[in-house]
Amino acid sequence: MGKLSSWLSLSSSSGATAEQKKENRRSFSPFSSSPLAKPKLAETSDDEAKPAVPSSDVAKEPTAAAGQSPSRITVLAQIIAKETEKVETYMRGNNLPMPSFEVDAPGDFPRLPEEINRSRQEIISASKELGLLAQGPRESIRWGLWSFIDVLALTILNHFEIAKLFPVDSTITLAELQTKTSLDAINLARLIRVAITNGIFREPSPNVIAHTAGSRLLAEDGDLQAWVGFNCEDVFPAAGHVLQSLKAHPEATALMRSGFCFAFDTVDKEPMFVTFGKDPARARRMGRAMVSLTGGEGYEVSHLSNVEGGGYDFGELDAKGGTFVDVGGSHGFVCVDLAKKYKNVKFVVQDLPKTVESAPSPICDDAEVAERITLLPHDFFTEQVTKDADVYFFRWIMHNYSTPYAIKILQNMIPALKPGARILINENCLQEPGLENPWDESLMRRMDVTMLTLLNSQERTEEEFKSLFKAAGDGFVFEGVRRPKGCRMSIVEAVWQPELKEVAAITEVDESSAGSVAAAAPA
Ligand SMILES: C[S@@+](CC[C@H](N)C(=O)[O-])C[C@H]1O[C@@H](n2cnc3c(N)ncnc32)[C@H](O)[C@@H]1O
Repeated sequence: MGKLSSWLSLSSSSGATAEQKKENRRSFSPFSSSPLAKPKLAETSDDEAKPAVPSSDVAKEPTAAAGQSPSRITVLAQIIAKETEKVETYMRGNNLPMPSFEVDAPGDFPRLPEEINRSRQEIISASKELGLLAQGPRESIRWGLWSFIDVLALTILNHFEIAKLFPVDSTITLAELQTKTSLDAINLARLIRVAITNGIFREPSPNVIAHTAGSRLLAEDGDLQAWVGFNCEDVFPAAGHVLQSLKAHPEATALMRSGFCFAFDTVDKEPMFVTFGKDPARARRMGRAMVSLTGGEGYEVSHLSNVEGGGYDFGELDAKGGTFVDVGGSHGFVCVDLAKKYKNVKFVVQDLPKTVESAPSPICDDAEVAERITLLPHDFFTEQVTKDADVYFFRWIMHNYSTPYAIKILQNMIPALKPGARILINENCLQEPGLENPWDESLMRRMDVTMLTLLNSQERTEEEFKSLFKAAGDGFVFEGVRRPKGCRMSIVEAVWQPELKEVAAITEVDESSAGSVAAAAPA
């Protein structure tokens, strides 16, 4: 990371004026987008039956109060009952274990057919809405925000590895558990009892603790433990400093002025990735946290090339024995996955020197696959070193950077690009509010704010991706966005066609906003 080019150390106050910077943010903001889609959570009064979930027709059922339409809470309860029955029928019919808190319950739902998975989504969304309505607005605000206390309990329990201190199939008294940790008796008990309210551990009799499926995972799943550690010990303190960072630097574009930098005393000194680079244990934890995320529902690598499911077709690349470069590709797990499927493609995985050094060698057990994958140290804030490749792939990279940085990354590609070279960006692509199912919407919106917290960066809409390419150079022709079925991540595609200066596909971009972005981007 020492090679990070000098402009990375530019503070947000260098170059552009404060007004330009604000404009730069705004030009990529939802404020410039089309009218909002209707949100799915009810905005109407209680007795207007407005379905949260499109496919349900239960609202038509009569209610106890004859002649009146059912209230929203009744509609939601009916949705939950109806969709739960569908899920249960499917699970029982296929001899699948029913969801449970029992210690031996599966950690994940099995893969479900699309229709049954939709039912499951409806249960999740309707239960949340019903819970909020049943609490009422004042109570739900008053106590809903105390979810940070849940995070605090998990932070301490996970850090001290309490779940690992007794076998998953046994119980332990609080007194004995306390002898195995440096936490004192009162703090151990009070934190465990908060976790119990969230299904993590249980207390089958007074002062006796047993595992649940959730606490078992905290004992056995190292990647999940890393996910919890990264979020609780890195993201959570950073979140607590976003207010401070936004008060000092409202434009929120500088990598070194994020909540993370305020939390860890690195303002104007170094960005988060450099901080992690100096602390191998913390970097490893983040790496494993990303493995946990990637293995999670809707983020699986297999979606990328699942052509039948709407993924990308690399058949042509394979047919011509082309080259695929995974920029910021970590230890190359995406390339390993693709190389198993596409036998003629050559792969280059680029990352910072320390990441490349720590990659497994060979990269995988299959010698034929490993032979076609080259790991290369490269800093994407410098000019691209692998020239004339066919595909340059960025997975979870652009969302780490605010607009001026993201433009610079794309511009660094230009000297290496041959006509027809493709840029693929694989990450979230935000839709208009209310178009995702509420669970995915909530995950993506929270991921967006997490990016603000850590790196003053953001998730983007299709228009915002399009504008990025437009601002990076006229030769980028935006090809669109695809989203494989069942996947939360999208595939954003542009092709390098330097001879086409005036391209219809990019003329819709708001010229004034693109111009202001270009002006604010580092030279
Ligand atoms: C969020 S991770 C994404 C990793 C991988 N693409 C994936 O999908 O899991 C960001 C990656 O970018 C790498 N990175 C950060 N700054 C970089 C830079 N300036 N040049 C190259 N790689 C960088 C990190 O080391 C890390 O592997």
